Amino acid sequence: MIQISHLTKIFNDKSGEVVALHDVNLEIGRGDIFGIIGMSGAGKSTLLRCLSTLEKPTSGAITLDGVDLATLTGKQLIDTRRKMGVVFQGFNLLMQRTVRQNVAFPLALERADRAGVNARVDELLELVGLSEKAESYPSQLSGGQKQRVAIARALATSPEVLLCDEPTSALDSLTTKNILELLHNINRKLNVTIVIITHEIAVVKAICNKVAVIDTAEFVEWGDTAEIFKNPRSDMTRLLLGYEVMKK
Ligand SMILES: Nc1ncnc2c1ncn2[C@@H]1O[C@H](COP(=O)(O)OP(=O)(O)OP(=O)(O)O)[C@@H](O)[C@H]1O
Repeated sequence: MIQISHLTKIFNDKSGEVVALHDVNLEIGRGDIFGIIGMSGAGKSTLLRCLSTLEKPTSGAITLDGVDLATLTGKQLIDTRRKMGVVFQGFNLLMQRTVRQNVAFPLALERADRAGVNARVDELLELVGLSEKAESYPSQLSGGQKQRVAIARALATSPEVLLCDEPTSALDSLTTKNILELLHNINRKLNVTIVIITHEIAVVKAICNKVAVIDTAEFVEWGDTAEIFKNPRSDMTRLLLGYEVMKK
């Protein structure tokens, strides 16, 4: 469903060119829970920003169901963005709005009728297990509850893909486990394809059926999680798995 072909992203800053992604190729299938793992600065967030159309590739292409994202403008771009929900590490909630208002936010343009929006929000809050917090403000919630609100909001427009940027790295291990279970349930119940950016091998092991390992702007290994972790070929995968890696 998502095809990344020869994707390169170069930033120009004061110190010169930074190659954040170099000739990246990847296929993400419908229904996958796809983990993208790598060290800090490897290019993970840049890839997610390119996938969510927040960043334009320098060269190469990303297609969603055969449509090149770079060719989209106006209504087509808005419609495609609605097919992709994004969940961030820092939750990105509107602090002055209630949980209900946060989840309703993406629906404001779509549905004029208040009753319809409220019914949809109730459904989403039930899905993430937060029905009783609808009238609370984000400051009254725990980190895990805030992330549940962010997930409900990302699902409001019934996206086909959920892009998650380090969704659990601000959370303790038990809360991480609960959030990963929730993402797994959403994948199964709603058949939403999930892409998770992470630096934590435990996250990939817990829920990803596919994984790609990124090392300084390039993918070094990708495929079925179980196979790759059983027989890692790249030094970066071995390092992430906690193996001793010989210096060359
Ligand atoms: N807007 C920008 N301008 C210049 N360089 C950038 C910009 N955004 C990212 N970079 C650089 O691109 C490289 C990849 O950054 P990116 O944020 O994608 O890495 P990451 O793997 O997500 O790291 P982390 O896990 O620490 O968030 C880094 O060298 C970073 O400094």
